Amino acid sequence: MAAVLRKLIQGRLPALAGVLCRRSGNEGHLFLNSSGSTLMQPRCGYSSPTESVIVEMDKATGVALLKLNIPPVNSLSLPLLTELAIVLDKLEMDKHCRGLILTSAVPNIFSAGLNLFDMMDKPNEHYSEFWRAVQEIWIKLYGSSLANIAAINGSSPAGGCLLALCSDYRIMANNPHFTIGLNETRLGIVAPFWFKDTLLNTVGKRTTEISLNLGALYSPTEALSLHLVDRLVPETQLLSAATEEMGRWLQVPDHARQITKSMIRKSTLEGLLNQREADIKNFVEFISRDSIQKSLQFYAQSLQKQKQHIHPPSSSCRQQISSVTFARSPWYSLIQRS
Ligand SMILES: CCCC/C=C\CC(=O)SCCNC(=O)CCNC(=O)[C@H](O)C(C)(C)COP(=O)(O)OP(=O)(O)OC[C@H]1O[C@@H](n2cnc3c(N)ncnc32)[C@H](O)[C@@H]1OP(=O)(O)O
Repeated sequence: MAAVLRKLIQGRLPALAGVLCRRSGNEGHLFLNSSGSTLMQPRCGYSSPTESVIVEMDKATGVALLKLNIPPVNSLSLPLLTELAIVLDKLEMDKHCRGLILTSAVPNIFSAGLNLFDMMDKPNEHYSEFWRAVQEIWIKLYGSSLANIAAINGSSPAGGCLLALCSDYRIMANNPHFTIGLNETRLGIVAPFWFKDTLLNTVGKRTTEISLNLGALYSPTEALSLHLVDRLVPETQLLSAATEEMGRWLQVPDHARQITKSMIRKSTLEGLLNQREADIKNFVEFISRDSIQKSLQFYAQSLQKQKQHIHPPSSSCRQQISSVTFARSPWYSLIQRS
């Protein structure tokens, strides 16, 4: 455990590192950040300038309710990811904050996942910046020291599902019209190894194999049966259920819960932390391919024009994404390795 703590403090797991420093007796206002330098602790007040991330802090309980607020579908664009990262950092550094409930302010949608337009028809520099921001959110959420509960009040495909998977506990509104899952293959793209690992850690190998290969999206009832979510409640009771559940998590002393969480998630986090640049390079190489761009364009157009729910690309589009494309992809070999 001493080695784990040392690594944390050396900045291998930035979010948890900051908290372990401040929670283990630092009563003042100085903490170590991930690079070991000191930071002033900010006081309350987290509203993002554009209100795309709404934060309601309950000072009495130390629980922050964070609502994604980018209609129509809370797609995870570069600006939203950037704002979210700032908010998460502030909450992480607030010594009064112990828990985070993540939900959506947009009716019927938790998050539609990564913004398709950030992955289409852009220069490689943009893809690179975008992917770094996606990585950053995963590192901050999956490595968060806060007790983190997802109150999933709508559909949650792909990157939206990943956000929920980063939580410690997932409660979903029991509406049969909502779906959740990592559906990347249906778009002709491949979920990176750390998406796969996050799913694997939650639902186990066999369910991961089936879900990821098929790009399956599940109803709330199916998701519960696979342990993709932990509990279903009627929509009207979602926030009260999340708040009540948070009470259970906050009964545990913070340091004990944080060290335990770190033990369980550390190796998965390190999987990405140890190769962030290579992962970005692989993403850029993959997403900028003509065949992948065509597939994404087709998918985005079908969403826009027909206003349909998830469906696979047409057979003509599928032909462009041959198995050879994937076999030669560094993403493929990354998945093979991990
Ligand atoms: C190697 C790469 C690895 C990448 C890893 C992760 C990838 C991802 O996360 S990719 C994103 C995958 N997301 C999806 O497949 C979800 C797509 N969206 C939907 O299925 C539906 O929109 C949804 C069920 C979320 C909501 O349905 P509706 O309420 O019926 O809304 P609409 O479908 O009418 O959509 C409204 C509006 O939003 C646009 N939209 C939807 N999703 C996205 C998105 N992910 N990014 C950008 N824009 C999105 C949709 O086109 C509509 O636009 P307009 O027609 O202009 O109104």
